[in-house]
Amino acid sequence: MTTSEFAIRVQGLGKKYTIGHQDKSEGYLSLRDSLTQGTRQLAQQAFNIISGRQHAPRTRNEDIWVLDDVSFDITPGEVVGIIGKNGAGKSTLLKVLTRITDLSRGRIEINGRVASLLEVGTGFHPELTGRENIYLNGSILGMSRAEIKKKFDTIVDFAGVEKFLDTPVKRYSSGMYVRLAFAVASHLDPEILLIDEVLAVGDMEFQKKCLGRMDEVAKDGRTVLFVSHSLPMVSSLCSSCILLDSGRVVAQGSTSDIVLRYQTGADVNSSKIDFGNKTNPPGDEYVTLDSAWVENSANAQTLEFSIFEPIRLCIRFRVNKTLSKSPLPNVHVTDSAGNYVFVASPHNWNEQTAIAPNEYTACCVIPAHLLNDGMFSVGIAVNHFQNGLSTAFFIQHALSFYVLDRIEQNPLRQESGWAGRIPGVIRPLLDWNIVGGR
Ligand SMILES: Nc1ncnc2c1ncn2[C@@H]1O[C@H](COP(=O)(O)OP(=O)(O)OP(=O)(O)O)[C@@H](O)[C@H]1O
Repeated sequence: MTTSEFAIRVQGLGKKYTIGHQDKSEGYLSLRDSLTQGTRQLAQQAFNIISGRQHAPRTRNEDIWVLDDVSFDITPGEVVGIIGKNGAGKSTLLKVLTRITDLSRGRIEINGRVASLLEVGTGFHPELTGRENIYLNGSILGMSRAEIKKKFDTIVDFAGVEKFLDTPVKRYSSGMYVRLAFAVASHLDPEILLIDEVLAVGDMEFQKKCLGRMDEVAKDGRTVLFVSHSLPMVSSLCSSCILLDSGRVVAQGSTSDIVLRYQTGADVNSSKIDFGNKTNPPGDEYVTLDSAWVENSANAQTLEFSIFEPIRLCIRFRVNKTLSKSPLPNVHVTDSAGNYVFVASPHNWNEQTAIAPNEYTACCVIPAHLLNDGMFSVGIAVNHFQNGLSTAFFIQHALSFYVLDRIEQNPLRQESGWAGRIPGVIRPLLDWNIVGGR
């Protein structure tokens, strides 16, 4: 990639903390920390940090690599989620990208003006009023006074702090503070927006508003990096994800693949999920999942289907102990907006047949000309009846596929000259009977 082809390039990034030596960044408290803890706890934490007690149980002068050989490229306009367990290094990565914390090794290149929402005390000056802080932030981002003025009312409106505009922000409640911080970071035309979990704080309405605003920022072609533990938020907002574990990038790719891998530990690409070599596959003592996939009528795994093609969904599962009745595989198909399109299980299923331990593969076919074009996701499950009705496993959004309406393959659409999308979740071929003169 040439310089202008990426917004952020990180190469071999390492961040080392030497426990026992105060890092200069330790004086900062994250906005999330400050919001999720009471004032007393916060004061205690600040005291611990200042007095060096925060990591007291660790050996003095022990080196800990909290980010290790992290490399990735982010293209302009990408909205990327950073996910991973507690302590994986997500917040540290954002701090290093914003230079709040120094890196110990590697290279970072950033093309574009960055606004971030990470830290109390960065960007906002506590003694200045809300109004003054909006102008200060705008000028830090390189905007003229006139440009900031144009955005001013929208920011104040979004944050809902009209009455407190001339109050120093140190007097703001944490809710007001975060509302103003988010409004400023997301409205002052940053080219790159870095956001750490703050949206998890605050009421549902504010979260929804923030998500909406982040979506607008993304649609505007800005680059967004979003650290979060909320997988639904990441799924609804981010097109791709980076999964961190113990300071290393363990996977990077489409959000659905990475979120699923994080949740299940499986090797995933969207058209196949495979637990064949895993020690703890989903399931119970009777039935466990081996793999599941989407294939075409030539038995080739694929993500893309023409509207004219049937789609085969397959689940391979292992029966570990004899079952007195046959287990019941089922698929749950949802569209890209999350609407259930259908749930299907075998209608010719005979529950009375005993099933011996073995591997079984259940496939069903979605006929051609049923689904409209679009992206669909498939949940997979197997139920059995050993102790009443039990679900051995159910993995929502395990697989996905696209149905494409290729106009060049559709003579009717070519003739009609209509190239736009035909609305609807399904597009069945119905039998028509047209009679005249009735
Ligand atoms: N100033 C510091 N000194 C020493 N260790 C630190 C410091 N800041 C963070 N760490 C350690 O670095 C590791 C990564 O922390 P970080 O906050 O980046 O993780 P995270 O993925 O954001 O976690 P969480 O989801 O819990 O916020 C943790 O083990 C943490 O204890």
